[in-house]
Amino acid sequence: MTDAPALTTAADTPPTAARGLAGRLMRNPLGATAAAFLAVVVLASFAAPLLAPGDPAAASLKDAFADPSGAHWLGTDSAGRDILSRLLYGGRETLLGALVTLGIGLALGVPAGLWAGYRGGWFDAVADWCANLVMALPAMIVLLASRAVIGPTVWALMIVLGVLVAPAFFRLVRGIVTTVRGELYVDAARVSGLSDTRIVTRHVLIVVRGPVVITVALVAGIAIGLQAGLEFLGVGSGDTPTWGAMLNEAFKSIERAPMLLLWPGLALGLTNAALVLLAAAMRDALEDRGTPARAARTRRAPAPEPARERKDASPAVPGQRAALLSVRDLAVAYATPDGTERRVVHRVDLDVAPGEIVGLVGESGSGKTQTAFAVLGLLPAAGRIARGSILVEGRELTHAAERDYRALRGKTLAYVPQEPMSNLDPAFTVGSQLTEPLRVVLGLSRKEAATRALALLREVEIRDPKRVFDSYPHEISGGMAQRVLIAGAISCDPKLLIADEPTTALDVRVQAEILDLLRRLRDERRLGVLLVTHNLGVVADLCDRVAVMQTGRIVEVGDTARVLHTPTAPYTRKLLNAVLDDVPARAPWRPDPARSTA
Ligand SMILES: Nc1ncnc2c1ncn2[C@@H]1O[C@H](COP(=O)(O)OP(=O)(O)OP(=O)(O)O)[C@@H](O)[C@H]1O
Repeated sequence: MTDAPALTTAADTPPTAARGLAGRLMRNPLGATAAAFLAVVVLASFAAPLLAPGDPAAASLKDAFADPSGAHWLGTDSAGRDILSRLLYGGRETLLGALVTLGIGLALGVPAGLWAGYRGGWFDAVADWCANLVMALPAMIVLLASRAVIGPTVWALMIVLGVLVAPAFFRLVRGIVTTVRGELYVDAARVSGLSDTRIVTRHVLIVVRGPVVITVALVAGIAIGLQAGLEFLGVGSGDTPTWGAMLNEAFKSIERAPMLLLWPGLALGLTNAALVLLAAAMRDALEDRGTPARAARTRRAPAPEPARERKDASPAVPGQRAALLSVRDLAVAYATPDGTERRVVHRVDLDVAPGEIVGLVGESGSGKTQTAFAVLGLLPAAGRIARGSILVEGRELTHAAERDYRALRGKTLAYVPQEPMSNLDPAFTVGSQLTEPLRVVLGLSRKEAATRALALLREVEIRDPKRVFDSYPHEISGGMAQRVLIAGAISCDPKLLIADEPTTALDVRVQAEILDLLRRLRDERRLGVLLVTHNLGVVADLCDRVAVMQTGRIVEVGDTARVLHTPTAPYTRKLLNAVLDDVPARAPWRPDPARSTA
């Protein structure tokens, strides 16, 4: 590697989110004002012992109801206590109370929402049931009842309130994670060998943190308001000044000194308004960035039936199972709402030898992707391998646990998906996404991973690897994104690459370049490739052998030239006849070294 990257610091830096969000927030006048006001309130409240002119509890009856003066800037209350001092100390208690509520709500709601949304299953069902139950409880009644049981301590009530607001965080996070977990880039991260914990902390948490921050601001306002309401009703002990307790005291003297209501009322009203404005400004700032589109997918279930050996198996060496990938008698089934199962893949046999490119062709819905996902261990939750055997390098995968798959993904199995853009996380730079599996799966240091990622970008013929490394997905073209995904797929030196329509989204020239790249990688690395496609031109161009699928079954398999020139299955003939133009399949494309890449 000659040109070592001067960009190791960029390699794993999360996107602009933290810095950029603050910047965008500050450019919004309302957001900036609200943030500045809240900063002043927080600082002044927590510096109360330094700033307060007097003891907030020091009563002096002779000074009762004193007007504002040099000694008491905001006057005194009915007991002659300094209002400014009580406001400052009261702010501290009020904000700490809100902090306790938020801490409890976040600690209970966010991890539970992350886990329930990402893994589903019994935990999701139980957690959702608990959240519904808590949300059905009337908060004020629960708080008043808690006061009767626990006693007049506001802290305990703030903890109870924390439990009551936790479902808001739970439902928010769970809802987002349920959609994010089906993102293609999350699948891509799994296929690259990352653990669930790593995927959740890196790819999922970043999506939920914006909405969570907004909800924090709103819930803080609610907590402050509820706490003040409780204090106003006299639920607190009255020992410590809080804004709510000040309102309560002021209300008792409303006829004598109505202005006493003004100060705690202003503090509460302005703080709550600032929190709401800040939440709105944060939402606007986050929406500036755009968030990814959603889909939905997860994984599989019970044990399959054993494979039945069949005479018409078609391995790379006839009669034998191929050394790299050998599928026998594979069936994939989906649960239906009426409790039965629908089989979408039936008794599929498929082999890929090392260094061999096998095409899996068929019209849309014929079961190509389901076959590929079964091999990758990526079937959705409702789908399962109903029977059969999948051997990868001689290892049976039909019973494999997620942990076993994790050990194979990246190093043995790799996947190049159809839509390059949806498979890159828009929140991270290309470099960050390429280096992550290298660090996690291969244990490289940040610098080594960056060096290797740059070499990979060069290997997939990206002319300006440094720029692409530092770019976000939206800053590169579709062809480049596909090259980046291929670079990611081969980054941990896999033996088998499953490419699902890798060129469909690309224009013809870039398509040809990508096919040539796959061919070169096969030649140089002895990579076995299973190419899922509906394009017979691509098959003719690239594949050594081809398997033709129709309605979930393989109807014909053989050398590409033989299948394309003398097809035996009527369906293959129909497919060939359906090719619109009568021109012969394109000859392998030869790149022009002088021309720029996609
Ligand atoms: N999540 C799912 N639940 C139920 N059935 C599904 C699901 N996903 C796919 N199928 C069914 O499986 C069958 C095969 O789909 P598959 O995606 O493998 O087709 P394909 O050949 O890859 O098509 P395409 O080229 O359009 O992607 C289809 O009949 C489809 O309706």
